[in-house]
Amino acid sequence: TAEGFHLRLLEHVRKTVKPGDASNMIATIDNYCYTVESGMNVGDVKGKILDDIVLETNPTTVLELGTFCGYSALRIARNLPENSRFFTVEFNPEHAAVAKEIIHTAGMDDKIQMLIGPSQEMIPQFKGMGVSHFDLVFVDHEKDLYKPDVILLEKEGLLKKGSVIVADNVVYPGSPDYIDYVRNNPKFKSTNYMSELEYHKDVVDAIEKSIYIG
Ligand SMILES: Oc1cc(-c2ccc(F)cc2)cc2cccnc12
Ligand SMILES: [Mg+2]
Repeated sequence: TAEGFHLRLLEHVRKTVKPGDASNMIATIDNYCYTVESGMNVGDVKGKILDDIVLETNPTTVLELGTFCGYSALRIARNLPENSRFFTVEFNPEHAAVAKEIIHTAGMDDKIQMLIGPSQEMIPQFKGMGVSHFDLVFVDHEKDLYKPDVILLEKEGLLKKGSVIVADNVVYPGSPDYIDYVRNNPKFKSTNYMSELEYHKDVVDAIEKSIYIG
């Protein structure tokens, strides 16, 4: 994905989007990515799988690792019940700034709390913020951090029996150590959802859902 994508996307959004409408923002981002240049958003095809898992889980406390431009944050927040708590973590301040504006323009400020910093430093802070555990975690950041961050979530006591971990890109770019860890761990029950890389019909990718059984 090309350098500066997030800035060009933001310029396009500022010119074309209908404020206060999360679904219009999602469609606007997808249209830009199909017609102008693709970004590393989860996209509409894998996004539908994510939507279905969120709706099936009906979570009240949610964590996303890897905000990027806020696309999946909007997809998730759109499907959360009232008075749920949703935190999204982004380590890149330029991406976070774009996500903040996109989330604000979509009218979803009150549903999404963004934290800027490395996931390994952010995760130990949630207990102190009154989070007892997460019902759903969407993992979509640096592939090498999938496994250590899920291990850290468990160590911090932030997973409870029934907590659902949804991981993007388990085929492309791939996170082999995570897949090996979660599939061979008796504490998780995993399901693979074969799909395609966002905005690339011809490239295989997949989402992995892992339920923590403790
Ligand atoms: O969904 C994703 C896709 C890619 C990606 C990498 C190389 C490509 F040629 C195309 C896409 C990177 C990601 C990085 C972080 C979270 N998600 C990503
Ligand atoms: Mg991804």
